[in-house]
Amino acid sequence: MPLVSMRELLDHAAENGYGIPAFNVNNLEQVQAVMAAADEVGAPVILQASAGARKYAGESFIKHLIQAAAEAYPHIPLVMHQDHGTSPKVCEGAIALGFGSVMMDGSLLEDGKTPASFDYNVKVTRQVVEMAHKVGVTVEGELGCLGSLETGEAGEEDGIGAAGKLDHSQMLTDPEEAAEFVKATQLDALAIAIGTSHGAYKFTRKPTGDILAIGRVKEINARIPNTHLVMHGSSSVPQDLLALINQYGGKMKETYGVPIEEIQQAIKYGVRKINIDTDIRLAMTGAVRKFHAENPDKFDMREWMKPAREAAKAICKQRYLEFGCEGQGAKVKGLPLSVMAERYARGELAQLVR
Ligand SMILES: O=C(CO)COP(=O)(O)O
Ligand SMILES: O=C[C@H](O)COP(=O)(O)O
Ligand SMILES: [Zn+2]
Ligand SMILES: [Zn+2]
Repeated sequence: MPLVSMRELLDHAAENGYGIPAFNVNNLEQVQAVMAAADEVGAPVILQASAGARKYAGESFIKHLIQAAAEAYPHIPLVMHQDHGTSPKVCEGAIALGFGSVMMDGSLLEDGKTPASFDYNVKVTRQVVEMAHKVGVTVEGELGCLGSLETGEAGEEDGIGAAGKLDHSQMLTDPEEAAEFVKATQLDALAIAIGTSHGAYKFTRKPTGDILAIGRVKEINARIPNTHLVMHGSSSVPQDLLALINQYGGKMKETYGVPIEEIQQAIKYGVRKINIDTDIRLAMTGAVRKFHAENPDKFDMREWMKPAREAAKAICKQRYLEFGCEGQGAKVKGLPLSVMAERYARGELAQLVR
């Protein structure tokens, strides 16, 4: 199957009440891990590449790694999504490269750090929607800034995120604004801010409603019922992976991620795409540390990458099962983007705003 539309996948998830983890990938082993996991459980796949990934691997490598995944697993509906585009130009470049889905993150200015105004966000997102829908490409936007409701720190730990302190209103997406935003932009998917943040250090304790506002999802969904909601910063940061890393010489501080039960609740309230990068990083790091500690004489990269790939696969498989993806891949038609372009043009995919 050629690369498919993210809108089609998310529509299917909404109709059938499940959520799809979107995994960040940077290299061959991560792509292989996600695909092998999806294949074992029959899940549809969203592989996403950040600007950081495109820089790390090189654009042609990222593109061809993902295309190789489509070729190796022709029966799996696969989306190639650009994560956190910081300008319409970046999104245009990704579309030219063959991405079937792009995120225009207009919650921040082009530096990826400074919180932007609502009007700026509408302007750049609208611009990307116009360019993308013409060719059947899906658009994700973001309203509200990811950040810790505990500390007010926006946390640009991995290079994407506001710098410095934010107030609570900037870190919680307002349902009224979300409705206005969707009406003005007609985007397909909306990333919302509810207290999650990128990276491993999200919460200093297991989060409760005051620092992780899952209830917001329901309120937002009530206003924009067919816009797919996206949770960024949604790694669960498993305690056993932290313990494994530290057992083998790591020095990770105490930290908590987004509990799986909270994500499952959010899926009931309309979240369809759940972004996960950190959990794969933790799984691979733990496996590599353990391997090297136990095999100090080994130096063949294939030997230590193998357990890392296995560990990544295990966590991906677990998330597919937890979010309800099992067996759903085969039910997705996998429409060509040209057909999606016609559907957008006919107004079939217009967003409802209440
Ligand atoms: O949101 C993400 C990528 O856009 C990744 O989030 P994590 O850092 O929680 O894995
Ligand atoms: O957007 C956040 C992802 O975790 C990507 O991180 P990155 O910019 O380090 O590739
Ligand atoms: Zn953002
Ligand atoms: Zn993100």
